[in-house]
Amino acid sequence: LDANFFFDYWTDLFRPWPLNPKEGFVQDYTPKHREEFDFIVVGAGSAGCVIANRLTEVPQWKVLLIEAGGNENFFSDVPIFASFLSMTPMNWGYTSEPEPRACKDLRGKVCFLPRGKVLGGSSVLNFLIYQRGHPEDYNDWARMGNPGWSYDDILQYFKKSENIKIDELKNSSYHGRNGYLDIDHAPYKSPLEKVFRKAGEELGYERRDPNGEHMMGFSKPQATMRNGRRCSSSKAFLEPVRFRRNLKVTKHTIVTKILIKPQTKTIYGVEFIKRNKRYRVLARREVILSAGTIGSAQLLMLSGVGPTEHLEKMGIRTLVDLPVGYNLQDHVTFSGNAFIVNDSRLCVNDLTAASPFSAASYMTGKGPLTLPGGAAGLAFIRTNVSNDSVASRPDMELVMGAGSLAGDFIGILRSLLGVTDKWFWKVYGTLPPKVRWRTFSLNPVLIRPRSVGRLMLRSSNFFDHPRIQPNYFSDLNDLKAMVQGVRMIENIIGTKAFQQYNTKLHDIPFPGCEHLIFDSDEYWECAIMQTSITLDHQVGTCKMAPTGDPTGVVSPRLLVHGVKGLRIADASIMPRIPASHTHAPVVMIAEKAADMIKEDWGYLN
Ligand SMILES: Cc1cc2nc3c(=O)[nH]c(=O)nc-3n(C[C@H](O)[C@H](O)[C@H](O)COP(=O)(O)OP(=O)(O)OC[C@H]3O[C@@H](n4cnc5c(N)ncnc54)[C@H](O)[C@@H]3O)c2cc1C
Repeated sequence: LDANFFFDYWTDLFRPWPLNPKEGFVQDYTPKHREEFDFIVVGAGSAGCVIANRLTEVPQWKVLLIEAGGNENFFSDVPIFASFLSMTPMNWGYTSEPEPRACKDLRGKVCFLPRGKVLGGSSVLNFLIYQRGHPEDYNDWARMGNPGWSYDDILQYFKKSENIKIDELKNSSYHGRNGYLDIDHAPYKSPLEKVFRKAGEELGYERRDPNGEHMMGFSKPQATMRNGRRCSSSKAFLEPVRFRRNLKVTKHTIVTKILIKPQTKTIYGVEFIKRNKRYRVLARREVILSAGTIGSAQLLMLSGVGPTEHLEKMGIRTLVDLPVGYNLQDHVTFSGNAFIVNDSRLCVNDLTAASPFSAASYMTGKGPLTLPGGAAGLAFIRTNVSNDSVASRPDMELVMGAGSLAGDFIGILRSLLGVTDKWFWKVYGTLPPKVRWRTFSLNPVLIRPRSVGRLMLRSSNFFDHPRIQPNYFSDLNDLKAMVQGVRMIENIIGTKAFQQYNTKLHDIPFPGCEHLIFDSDEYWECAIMQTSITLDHQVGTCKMAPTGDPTGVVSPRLLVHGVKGLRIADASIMPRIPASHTHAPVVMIAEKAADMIKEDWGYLN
């Protein structure tokens, strides 16, 4: 019996009855040693599930999808529990190296970098927010020498994957209606939503579809959601095709190496470990790496594809010298602040989430538990430190949470963010519990960062987590932009809409910044560096760039330069991080990758 059988059963039990035939348990398959497949896909995350689905549309192609984790479960379906999942074995549990300008006062003085280890990958841990970015993000990719990646080229793939459920957007030319991935608003209407929207209007911002014609403005988050439950990549793309005979899925299986013939630099399979046994499986056509920004870069380097100097230090023979691991980019946020209102009915903190009333309404697909990661509003704005020549592209996102860190009675949010109990009690301990209950958050997210990091191996052993240096705020303009984000939030809080609830910032200074004048720019710079937190959007370690560009790892057709039969399709290929959350762009990349594979093997013209 699969060790996860118990949770599989629960998942089906708590999904709406009668069960949607598109959803259900994906059978585990253990390949035979040296079994052959046409395609081997490594990683069943946001991208891998899409690739496996699209490739098995060709009946004569036999596809193996390999995933290190197991199944989703009842808890991972609940949108507001997103932060809880990072405390479970569904998270690989990576952390950064100590950062000079970030995460300075978090647990272990490092940044927590959760990544999904489960069917669906990080789309199971994520906060469900569906954002595509600005058209110029993709035009930039094309301008960097990557034909086929301009916005006009890729919009069709966003639409192909999407099944838009939001009534007012069903006729929009920017949205798709026939895809696998359900996009919806949370059915729960937080009372803060209206206040936020009105505040935006007071400041001259319109309510917008940020995935439509104009990105800048205020909106209710669009989410990867079906009937108030998470619609992960696995639920969307894998479960509906789980009975295809040409698709095999092996779970709890860790790929440790890609097999490459040293003379011809041609791949012939992968090596993996399942239940303590080592296997090799063989690929007749291609191996597709969809192991994510951390996993794909790590596997490439362990297999001899990476920067020679670094691989030599790790005792690994270089087969192809490529700049793997460079170009790491991420979105960083600052979520330590809490805003106090005079009416607890406006907010959703963790005791509300834990109440039986919330649970009962969730069972009907409604209620506060359906808020995507607790988010009730988004705003895309431009700060005055942006030097972007594209005037319509924002450099800052503001995410309004219906609750706040101050209301984290149980400690789940603290664990996700890496905030220490000592810090928590010092900053929020003075607030009586009934006040903490009526708090919410409004966090700035740096969506056009200039700082770039790097990922390196720690050793030649797969099980040693890589060294990850995000280098947040290494470019000081990033820190300045974040302070501008805080100022913008202060403007929002100062509007009539928020002041009718006497909204005010909790003003106990953060430990380590008490010596600075509260609310000065220097104070906020300090506070941001103490408790900066990633939005978990790491991208770019296997950068897409044309042949001849020394920074490139994969070609615009996503083939690894200098290796035959190896493609990468996941967040790692992004040459520049889009001004958006990253799941939707990854799904788009995977849809396009699948079409390119079909074209290259003569199944699509
Ligand atoms: C906590 C959190 C919150 C986020 N919130 C949002 C959000 O609200 N909106 C949004 O758009 N994005 C969000 N993101 C980011 C988004 O989910 C990711 O960018 C996206 O899922 C990355 O997709 P991927 O396919 O590149 O990698 P992943 O989805 O991480 O998939 C990689 C898969 O490969 C598997 N794998 C890795 N190595 C191996 C190996 N050696 N052997 C076998 N399997 C392996 C992993 O287990 C995993 O399943 C969030 C991410 C996290 C972690």
